[in-house]
Amino acid sequence: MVDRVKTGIPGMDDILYGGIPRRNVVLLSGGPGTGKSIFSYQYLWNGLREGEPGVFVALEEHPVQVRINMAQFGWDVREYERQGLFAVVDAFTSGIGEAAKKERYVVTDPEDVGLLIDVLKEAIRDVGAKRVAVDSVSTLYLAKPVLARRTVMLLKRVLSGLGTTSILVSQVSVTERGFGGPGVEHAADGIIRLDLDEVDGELVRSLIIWKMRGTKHSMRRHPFEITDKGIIVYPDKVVRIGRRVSIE
Ligand SMILES: Nc1ncnc2c1ncn2[C@@H]1O[C@H](COP(=O)(O)OP(=O)(O)OP(=O)(O)O)[C@@H](O)[C@H]1O
Repeated sequence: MVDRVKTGIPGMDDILYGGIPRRNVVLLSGGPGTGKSIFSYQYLWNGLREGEPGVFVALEEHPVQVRINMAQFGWDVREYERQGLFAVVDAFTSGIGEAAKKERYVVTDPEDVGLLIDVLKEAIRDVGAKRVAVDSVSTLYLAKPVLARRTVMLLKRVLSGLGTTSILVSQVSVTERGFGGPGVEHAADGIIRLDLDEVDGELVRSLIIWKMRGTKHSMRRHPFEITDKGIIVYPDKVVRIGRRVSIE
């Protein structure tokens, strides 16, 4: 029996044949606006509801904004933070500004991956995290692509070593077919790709599990929606993207 972590995202665990194998480090890749942040929030929130503490590493947005974004879906993490079951690692502000002074886990130099890992380790230990999301890991090596694999391997060792099951958000450009570069793609235990395609003047959302070590998974491209309650995946439907899109 594979020990799995349920994402709790409707439909997602069906196509994962039960959930993400525990300790896997999953690359969640996709272009702009495809739903990567929302997927990460929902994954962490569902963990909290299941008694699994979590850590969110904010590299792209102010921690205050992260809490607001989550609350918009009804996922208010503040009470869990007060109880020491959830933490936001601030790798965004460098400690600058009044709001940043209230943050507990601040990476004073987000360019310094070693420092980020030290703060992340502390947060994971403090809350007893079982789930971690890093949004986004691309930010860590955008200026230094040669360090991409090394950075992801470092993170993987820490995240998996401390027993967490993690999501690393990977940003790719609209036209890019890959998931974030060869070094990163091979290092990750799993790859889930979110897509947004314009077909006949309409944007269609779909996702595909490209790989997931330790389990069988759906090999199909499934449609999904983003609603006021978060993401819903349709395991029984398939999207074919060619000259025409069809959802069957
Ligand atoms: N309440 C909502 N209902 C429906 N769709 C929503 C809602 N809130 C946000 N969205 C959609 O989600 C998108 C943003 O998702 P998200 O922030 O997760 O994207 P992302 O993949 O992280 O993007 P980026 O890499 O640009 O940060 C918006 O562009 C919008 O289309």
